[in-house]
Amino acid sequence: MSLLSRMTAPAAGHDVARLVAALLSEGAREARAALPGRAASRPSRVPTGPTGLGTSAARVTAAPDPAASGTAAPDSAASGTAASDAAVPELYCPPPLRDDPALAAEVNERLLDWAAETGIYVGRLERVRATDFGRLMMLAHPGTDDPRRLLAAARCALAEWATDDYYCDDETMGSRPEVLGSHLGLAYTAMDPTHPPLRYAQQTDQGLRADPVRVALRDSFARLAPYADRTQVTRLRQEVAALFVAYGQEGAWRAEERMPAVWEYLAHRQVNSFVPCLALIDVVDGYALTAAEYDDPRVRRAVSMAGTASTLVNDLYSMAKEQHSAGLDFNLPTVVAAEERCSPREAVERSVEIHDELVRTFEVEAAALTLTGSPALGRFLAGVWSWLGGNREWHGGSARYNDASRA
Ligand SMILES: CC(C)=CCC/C(C)=C(\C)COP(=O)(O)OP(=O)(O)O
Repeated sequence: MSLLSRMTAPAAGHDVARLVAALLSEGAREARAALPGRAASRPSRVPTGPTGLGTSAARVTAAPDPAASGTAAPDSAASGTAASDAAVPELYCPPPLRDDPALAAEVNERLLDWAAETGIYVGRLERVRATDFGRLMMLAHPGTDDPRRLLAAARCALAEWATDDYYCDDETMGSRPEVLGSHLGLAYTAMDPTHPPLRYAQQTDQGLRADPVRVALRDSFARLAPYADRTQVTRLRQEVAALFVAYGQEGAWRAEERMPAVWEYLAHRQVNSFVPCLALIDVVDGYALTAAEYDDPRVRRAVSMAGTASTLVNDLYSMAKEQHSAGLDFNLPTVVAAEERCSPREAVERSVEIHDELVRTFEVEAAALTLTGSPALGRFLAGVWSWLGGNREWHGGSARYNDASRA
């Protein structure tokens, strides 16, 4: 049975399906060509197929490719030895396109220096080091070998993570639902400066410097500027502002001690998601997707689905960590189990099905958009696909999710 005929996602017409299959086959060849030791910085098209042992039958078959023999991408499921890998069933997800530990370490160390400068995670920097955001950037952005560009994206991600940890869901770092709104309101002004009357300028500036999360957010945007044009910065700010709205939504559930419905949680997880990371794919790789293409509803749909899927990966891998949390924590399996009154294992399986449907739909729709859109759009969507693979690989190995004592 071919991959396309297995899909539970909204079906494409036969003509589109044939185009997609052809495109993905080409993508598979290009992805292999981009493996370490080959033309690594060449943009790849959307590759295809799930990872892991026993999944080859589910892959779209490409014509035999002599270049493929004897070289395999780091196979996420096969290589995953971490504890969380054992608990998370196999996901429909591409493999990471490269593994370059030296590059990851360089980005991680520079990120640690920057975190120390800003004051975020003071006293917890060893945990941040072990979390290894440098590795996430290296795995998820295989389109560049430039540590400065990876670092620019890493700073933004760490500042967004710090906002979550400090303000939203880590009581040991001071998060409290009753002050979440006031914290997020000021955090927004770190990305989009206010223009106070002169007599309040000094206080406003002091206020921004008084809190390490605000410092980190402001500095991460400032240091992104050399790599991003104005539309790309505006795009990121818009995505992070939406992220903050969803942080507030989660805080409200916590304050109410209410478990959301599954549909409501999924709507939330599309926004409280890694979309801000996806928004930087072209910046990191050194080209610009136009605002018109980024905002095209068809592109937005595909990217949003990928964003949700990548965040459901986080939900699946962070379940163990969240069990240790003092407050109410939300992840899809927990929400599914509450609504469907099923066992945790069944809830995990249903969550995996939801994840897989989103990835498959992204795969088909991104391939069709690649055919009809600009070269930059094709490159961007291939970048999203690579990001999915790197993200899963990182979650499977990061100490943040694989060592509860570090959480
Ligand atoms: C990098 C980025 C955009 C982060 C913001 C959103 C975020 C922290 C997640 C999507 C991860 O979700 P969660 O709050 O569950 O994170 P942890 O499991 O605590 O890492």
